[in-house]
Amino acid sequence: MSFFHAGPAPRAFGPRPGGLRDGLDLQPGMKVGLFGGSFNPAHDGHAHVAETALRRLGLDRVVWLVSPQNPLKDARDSAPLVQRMASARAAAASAASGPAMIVSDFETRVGTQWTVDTLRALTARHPGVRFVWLMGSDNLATFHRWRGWTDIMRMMPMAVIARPGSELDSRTAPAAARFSAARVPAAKGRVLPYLEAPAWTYITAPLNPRSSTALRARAKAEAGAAGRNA
Ligand SMILES: Nc1ncnc2c1ncn2[C@@H]1O[C@H](COP(=O)(O)OP(=O)(O)OP(=O)(O)O)[C@@H](O)[C@H]1O
Ligand SMILES: O=C(O)c1ccc[n+]([C@@H]2O[C@H](COP(=O)([O-])O)[C@@H](O)[C@H]2O)c1
Repeated sequence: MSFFHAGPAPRAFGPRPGGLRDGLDLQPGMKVGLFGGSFNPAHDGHAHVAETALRRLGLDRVVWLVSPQNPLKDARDSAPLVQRMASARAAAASAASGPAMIVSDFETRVGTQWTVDTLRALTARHPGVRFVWLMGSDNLATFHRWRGWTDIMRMMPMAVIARPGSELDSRTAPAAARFSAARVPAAKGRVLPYLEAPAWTYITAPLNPRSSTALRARAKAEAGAAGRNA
């Protein structure tokens, strides 16, 4: 089984008979955050993003979409999917709302790599689910380079969670400028899942400084030191 509920199913929605074979038990009317990432490895910054979005947007679930490979990143730096799935499961389980977190290899199952294709597949398979795309503010800076990014903006609402070092992007990023009229205040986050796209918000606080790059660098340095001391 390659999907994971970090705990017992949350209340409000029961099991649906004859669910689709994508490992996601989502039901019409649910408000669901889609949190794509490399998770190479996952860390408490990811749990912070998922938890913040869940609470501030009033979501029922957050699906952690473990990417087969970010098309804009070097594949040589990526740990195998199975390792990144395990890491995402541990981080999702550590979130205060662990039972509402789902870790999924949906993109590997359906064979999508570009987010626009993934979101098309998800919305087609789950009619009536109110999806919101979630990402950190560093990704807002480069969002205009993503394939079909304006289609993504028009497909579902989006919430951007501030990340240290890229907070200013909420004002200067080309995507933010292009869709400035569709921005809603973070204080109205709970209505975001009900809004017709394009609609997006920027959630500024609190901040979490963790990054996978820093964790990989630390692991490499520790392995080097262990090797020298052996
Ligand atoms: N500390 C954080 N605060 C806010 N958003 C974050 C944080 N860490 C990761 N994110 C967001 O989580 C998503 C997945 O990130 P990813 O798995 O690439 O982790 P990362 O730490 O950014 O990795 P890397 O350092 O390898 O680029 C992205 O949308 C990213 O912006
Ligand atoms: O589709 C694209 O053009 C695209 C370009 C860069 C990143 N993404 C997606 O953005 C999400 C975050 O990626 P990452 O590597 O920053 O964790 C993940 O789901 C990627 O597949 C998507």
